[in-house]
Amino acid sequence: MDKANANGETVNELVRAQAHVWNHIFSFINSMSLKCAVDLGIPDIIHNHGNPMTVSELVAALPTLNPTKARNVYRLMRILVHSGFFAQQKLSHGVQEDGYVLTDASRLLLKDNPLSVTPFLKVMLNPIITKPWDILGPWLQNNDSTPFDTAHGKPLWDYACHVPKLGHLFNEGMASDARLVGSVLIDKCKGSFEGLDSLVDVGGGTGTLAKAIADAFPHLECTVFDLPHVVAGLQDSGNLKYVGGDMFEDVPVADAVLLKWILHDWNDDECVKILKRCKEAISEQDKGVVKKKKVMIVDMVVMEKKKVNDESFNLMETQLFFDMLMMVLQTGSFEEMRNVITGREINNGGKKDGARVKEHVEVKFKDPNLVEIKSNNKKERANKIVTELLVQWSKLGMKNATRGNYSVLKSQLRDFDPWGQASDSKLSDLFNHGMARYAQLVTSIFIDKYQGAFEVLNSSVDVGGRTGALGKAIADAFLHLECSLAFDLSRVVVC
Ligand SMILES: C[S@@+](CC[C@H](N)C(=O)[O-])C[C@H]1O[C@@H](n2cnc3c(N)ncnc32)[C@H](O)[C@@H]1O
Repeated sequence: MDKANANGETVNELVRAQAHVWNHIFSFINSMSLKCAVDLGIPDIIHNHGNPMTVSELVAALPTLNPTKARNVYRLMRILVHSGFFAQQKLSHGVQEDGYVLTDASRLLLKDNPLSVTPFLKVMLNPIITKPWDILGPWLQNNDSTPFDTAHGKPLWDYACHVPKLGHLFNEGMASDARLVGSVLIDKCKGSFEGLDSLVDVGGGTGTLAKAIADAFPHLECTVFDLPHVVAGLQDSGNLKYVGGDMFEDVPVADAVLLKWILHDWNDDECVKILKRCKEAISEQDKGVVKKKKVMIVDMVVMEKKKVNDESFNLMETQLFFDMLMMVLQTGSFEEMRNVITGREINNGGKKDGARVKEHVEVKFKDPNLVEIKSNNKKERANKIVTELLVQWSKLGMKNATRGNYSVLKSQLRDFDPWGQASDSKLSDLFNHGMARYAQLVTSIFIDKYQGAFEVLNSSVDVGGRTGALGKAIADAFLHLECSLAFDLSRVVVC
């Protein structure tokens, strides 16, 4: 049995705890390795190969690869096999070597897959979007409305308007999700479109979802409504048209308003204002004809905390990731969004969300209908928590809604090269400190397990021992040993 240390932890527990911490420290390696594979087109290369593809075949198929880097392709593929993006299969002709094949997850990254999530990956892992994650802590202590504001000096949608590259990436990313949701929505919620003559997709981006609905229901007049720069130049066709505007000011009149991935972006007051405009849009009288009007909300919600099995744990993680994403990019949250709909009150760090919404909104739902769409089809499940909240509106009165003010502050971020340690003394200190903490942990295990190995030695040197934490612990434990505490680069040992 393992001996416990002073805190009562056994070596196994310590190592497991350390691996847990490390795996979280290095989670970004999963994202960045995946991005690299997508940037190099690896999923498509393997797909086009048709058979399990050996690493040398893969290397040969990467035309821009520097030959001196070829052996690193295996390392990249090894982690992506581990994370479930590729699998290895025996080659059919009886050769020992395995070949790479796609998995369900990497099939969703193929360029020509109509449900490809590659555009979403490209925008979410773009440095413009990842930069604000680095300043969560400072943002929690300042007055900025979002970390995105702090990093880039303006809210996301304003920034996307001024930086067309981001706007384009964002629209593509949203469109890829809209394709996936559209296929589910049209299939599972056909009945929701019955009895309608017109529909407006508010914040509908470049119209992917509305187009799918317009094609599936040719009798329906569909309008894509988004900011003017988003719909600029997009051509109306058949029963689909584009209108530019501001949903805080006015929403085009229709029998139904669709809000997909909109409300979670905005805080309570902002949601109230959007919903008020939606209410006005569906309240227009139809010359005496009584029609069922509705607002359809497609969004993700954070469910109650449950860890029943691995799948529910993964779902929960996806929900929490998206919730954090909203915190970083936007002013809203999935909980607030849910509260706007249900009027539920929760105490969110001292702020009663539901109560604040109720103050402004009187919402009565004739038939509030929360439909969770689950499917055994893995492709559909990739969008694990598509939830449709289909709401029949009977009465909605709102007052006093004000749009939140954005404080626009300059980015205080300083870019630095993480490997430029020699010239950056702050980073160098951090690095040495991290290594020393690691050395303390290893030391306790090392000295305990390998005592015998040191007893027969007279001297030792810890090569690359940085600031000497491990060497010092060894010297303390084995007094007979002449220890050179650490042999390292002079700029390191000088500390
Ligand atoms: C998260 S995206 C969702 C896009 C689309 N509904 C989908 O799910 O694929 C939010 C959309 O809201 C649009 N938007 C932001 N502010 C808006 C405003 N004031 N009026 C109209 N649309 C707006 C953005 O341009 C963007 O297309």
